[in-house]
Amino acid sequence: MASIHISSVHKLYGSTPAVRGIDLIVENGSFMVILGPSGCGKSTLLRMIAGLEDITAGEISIDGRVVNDVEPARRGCAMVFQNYALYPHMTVAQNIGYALKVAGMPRAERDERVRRIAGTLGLELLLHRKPSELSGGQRQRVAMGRAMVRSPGIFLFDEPLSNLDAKLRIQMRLEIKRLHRELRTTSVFVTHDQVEAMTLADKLVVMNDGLIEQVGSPAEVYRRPNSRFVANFLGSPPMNFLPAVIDREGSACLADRRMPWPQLRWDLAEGTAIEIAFRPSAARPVTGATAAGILPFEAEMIEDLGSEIHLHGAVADTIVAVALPAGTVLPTVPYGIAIADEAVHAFLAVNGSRVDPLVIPAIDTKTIGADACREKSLSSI
Ligand SMILES: Nc1ncnc2c1ncn2[C@@H]1O[C@H](COP(=O)(O)OP(=O)(O)OP(=O)(O)O)[C@@H](O)[C@H]1O
Repeated sequence: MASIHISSVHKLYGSTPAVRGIDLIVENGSFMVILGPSGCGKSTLLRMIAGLEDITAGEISIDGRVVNDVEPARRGCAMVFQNYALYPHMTVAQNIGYALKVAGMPRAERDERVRRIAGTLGLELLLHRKPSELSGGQRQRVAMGRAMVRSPGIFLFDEPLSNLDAKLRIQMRLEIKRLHRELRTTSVFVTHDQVEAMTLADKLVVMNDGLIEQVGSPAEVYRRPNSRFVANFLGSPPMNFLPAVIDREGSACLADRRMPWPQLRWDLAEGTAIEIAFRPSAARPVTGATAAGILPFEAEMIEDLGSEIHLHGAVADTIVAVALPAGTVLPTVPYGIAIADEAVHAFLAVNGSRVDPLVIPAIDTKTIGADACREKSLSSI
C-alpha cells in the first residue's frame, strides 16, 4: 500500500491545457474514483501518476518520494487498461506471470504465485488458454491478475470496464470491490460512469475541464453538490434547475413570481440571479397547488420504467422531470409537485457555485441512499 500526493499539477499538450492545477491526496489503502465527462483530463492525470506522461508543472509524490522523474516501472504502480493490453501469443498463465519472469523469479515460485492469483480471480481452469479464447470479462480478469501479480502498492484503473456488456460490468465491478476489500491496495479508478463511481469509491473526485470540481464521499457529493456542474452531472434523470431571483427578504422568487419556499432565505443582494434545483426523486405529486413547497405541474409525458415512473412536465415554463416509485398512483385531478425545504439546492447563475440558505434544513437521508443507488436509472445516461 502507498499514498499519493498530487500538488499543483499541470499538463499542457503543446499549448492546450489538459490538466490545469490539481491538488489531491490519495490515502493509503483507499479507493479513489475520478469521474468526469470525456476530455476533462482524468486519464491524463492517471497517466501522470503512472509515469506514462510527463508533468508540465507541479509535483507527484508516492509515499513521500517525489516521482516526477522516476520511470514508470519504479513507481510501484500497476495499471489496468480499458483494452486489457494482453500479449496475444501468451497463455493466461504466461500473461499473468510475465512480469515475474522478467524480474527473474524462479519457475516454481512463479507458478505458485500465478496459481494463487488465478484462484483469487476464478481463472484456475483457463490458465492454458490464449486471450483470443476468452470472453471480455475473462480477459479483464487476466489483466487484473497481471496487475496484481507483483503486489504493487498502487492500482491504477483506466476505464477498465467500459468494453464489457452491462451484465459483465456489474459482475466485474463487484469483483473489483471484493478484491479491494481483501487486498486494501491503494487504488485510483478513472471512469465516466457514475454508477461505477458511486458504488466503488471511498472518495469521489469530480473533474471538469482540467480542474477538480469536488472531492468527497459519494454520498456527500451527491447530497451536497458544490457546483451546478456536479449537481447536473450526478444523478439520472439529472437535477431540475429553475431560474429564480432573490427578493427583498432574501427569498427565491421563480419566473412565475411564486416564492414556494418562504422559510428559505439567502444572504444575497436583492435581484441576484440564482437557480433553484431539486432532484427528480425529491418531488412528490400533491393535489392543491397553493401551500408552501408546492409547484404547479402538468405532466406532458409519463414513462413507466417498471422499477419507477418518470414524469416530464413544465414548472413555470421550465421542463422538469419527476421520478416516482413504481406503482405510484397519480391523482386524477390537477396536481402540483411538492419539494421539501431540505431538498432544495441553489446555485449562483453567474458562476454556478453553490449557495446555501442562512438556515440549512436537515437532509432527509432516507431518500438519498435509495436514489443514489438506483442502478437502472443511473446507468441509463
Ligand atoms: N497525446 C495527446 N496530445 C494532445 N492532446 C491530448 C493528448 N492526450 C489527451 N489530449 C487532450 O487532453 C484533454 C484531456 O484528455 P484525457 O484523455 O485526459 O481526457 P479524459 O477525461 O480521460 O477523456 P476520455 O474519458 O474521453 O478518455 C483532451 O482535450 C484531449 O484531447
